[in-house]
Amino acid sequence: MKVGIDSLAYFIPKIHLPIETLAKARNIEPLKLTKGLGLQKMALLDTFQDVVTMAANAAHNLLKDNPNILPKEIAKIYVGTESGIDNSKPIASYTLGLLEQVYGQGTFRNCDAVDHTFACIGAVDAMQNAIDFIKANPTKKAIVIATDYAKYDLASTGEYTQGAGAIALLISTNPRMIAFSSQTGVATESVFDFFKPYRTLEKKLITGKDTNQVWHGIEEGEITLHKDQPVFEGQYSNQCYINRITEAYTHFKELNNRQSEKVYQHWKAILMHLPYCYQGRRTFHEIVLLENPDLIDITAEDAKDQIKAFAKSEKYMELVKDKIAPSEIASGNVGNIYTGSIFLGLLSTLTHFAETSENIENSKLGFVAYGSGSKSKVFEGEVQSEWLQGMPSKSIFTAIEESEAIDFDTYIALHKKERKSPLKQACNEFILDRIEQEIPHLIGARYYKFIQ
Ligand SMILES: CC(=O)CC(=O)SCCNC(=O)CCNC(=O)[C@H](O)C(C)(C)COP(=O)(O)OP(=O)(O)OC[C@H]1O[C@@H](n2cnc3c(N)ncnc32)[C@H](O)[C@@H]1OP(=O)(O)O
Repeated sequence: MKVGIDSLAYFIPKIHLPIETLAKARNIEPLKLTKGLGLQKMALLDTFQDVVTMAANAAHNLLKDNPNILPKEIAKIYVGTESGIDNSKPIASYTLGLLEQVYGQGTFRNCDAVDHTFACIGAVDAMQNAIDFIKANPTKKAIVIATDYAKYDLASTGEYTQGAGAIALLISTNPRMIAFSSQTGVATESVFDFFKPYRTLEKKLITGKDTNQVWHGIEEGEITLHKDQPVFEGQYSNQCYINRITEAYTHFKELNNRQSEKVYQHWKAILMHLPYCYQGRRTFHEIVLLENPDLIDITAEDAKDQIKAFAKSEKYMELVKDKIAPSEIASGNVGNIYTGSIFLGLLSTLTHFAETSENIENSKLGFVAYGSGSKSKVFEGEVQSEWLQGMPSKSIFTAIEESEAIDFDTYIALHKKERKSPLKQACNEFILDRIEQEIPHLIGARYYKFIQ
C-alpha cells in the first residue's frame, strides 16, 4: 500500500529583511552571506502573526486547495514545531480551534491533535507518525503542519539565518505527490549543540511579579524570563549535523540491505534540513566521500584540506547543481523555518521542476533530516504521477517575489517586540487578536480571528 504526501501547502510572512541590509548594519562582508552561505532575504513575522497563525493559515490553504476534503475526514492534526507558545496547550489545539472558526464549531471534534517536538526534525517525526497511522487506517487522512519562527539573538552568528514560515501536508493512501516506502535510517545522540532551556528564575529575584505569570517575551529589568532565541554553538552544531547525517545514511543503507549501492546516486533530488541556504551543499560532500573513500586519503596530514578541496571541486559542484540547488531557491529567500525547512526544500524543488517542465515521475527523492539535540533521519520517497495536482495553487516563488522589504530599524523594533502597529494589512488570513492580561484564570490565553 502506498502512503505519503497527497498535497502540500505553505504560509510565509509578507515582509522580509534583505540580507545586504543586515550585512551593512552589522559590518559583515555581504559576499560572505550571499556567496558563502547563500542568503538573500529573511522572512519576518508581522506584529499580528505567530506560529499559530502561520500553522492555521498553511492548513487553511491546504484545505482551500482541496475543496473535496471535508473536515470530518481529517483524523489527525499533527504539528511539528520547536517554537511552542504554551507548555500545556499545543499549537495543534489552537490550530484546530482556528480552523473551526472558518469551517464551523465542532467540525473537527473527532480529530486527534498533538504537537511533536525534537528541534528541527519534529515535523518529520509528526509525518512519520501520521504515515504509520494511515497505514493502519487506510481510509483516513491526516494533516501534518510544520510551523516555526527561527529567531536568534541580535548580533549573534545565527542572526543572519533567521526566518519564519509553515508548511502543511495532507497524508493519505495512494498519494498524488510522494509515496514513502523504504525503512528510515536513524542516528541519535544527546548533545547540547542548540537548545532552548526554560529560564524561569527564582521568584525572589523578580520583584513584584509572580513567576506563574510568565509567558514568552516578557522581560523584567535585565532578566529575561523566557526567550524565543536558542542557546547554541554554531560550528559545533555543524559538526553534530555532519556526524548524525552520515550515521543515519549508513543506517539507512544497512536497514534496506543496500550496502553495495551508492544510494545517493539514485536520488533525483536531495532534500536536507536547511538551517540556512547552503548547509546542505556544505555538508553532503561528507556522504559522497563516505561512498567514495578512494577520493581522499583520510590518514594523510592534509586530509582536512583534501576534504575542503573536494567540497569546492567541479565534480561535487555538478552534483550540487543537479540534486541540491533546486531545494535552496526558497531557503535563501525565506531563511530557516526549523521544522519546515526540509519540506520548504521539497516545495522549492518541486516548484522548480514544475516551472522547468521536467518529467520527474517515478524519480526517487532522498530525505536527510536533522534536529539539534540531536537526531538525523534518512529516508526515500518516490514522486507519483499526479504530483502536479497536489501542488499549492499559488507558487511559493511568486509569494517570495511579492514579499516586501523592511528597513533595519523596523526589523530591530519587531525583534524587540517594541513595534505595535502592523506593517501590512491582514487579508484572508488568521491573525493574533490579543493575549489576555487581566482575567486571572485566563492570563496568557491567546485569542485569534479570521480577517476576510
Ligand atoms: C539551527 C538548526 O536549524 C539546526 C541545525 O541545523 S544546527 C547546524 C547549523 N547551525 C546553525 O544554523 C546555528 C546558527 N548559525 C550559526 O551559528 C552560523 O550562521 C553558522 C555556524 C551556520 C555559520 O557560521 P559563520 O561563522 O558565520 O560562517 P562560516 O562557517 O565561517 O562560513 C562562511 C562561509 O562564507 C565564505 N565566505 C566568507 N567570506 C566570503 C566572501 N567574501 N565571498 C565568498 N565567500 C565568503 C567562507 O569561505 C565560508 O564558506 P566555506 O566554508 O564553504 O568556504
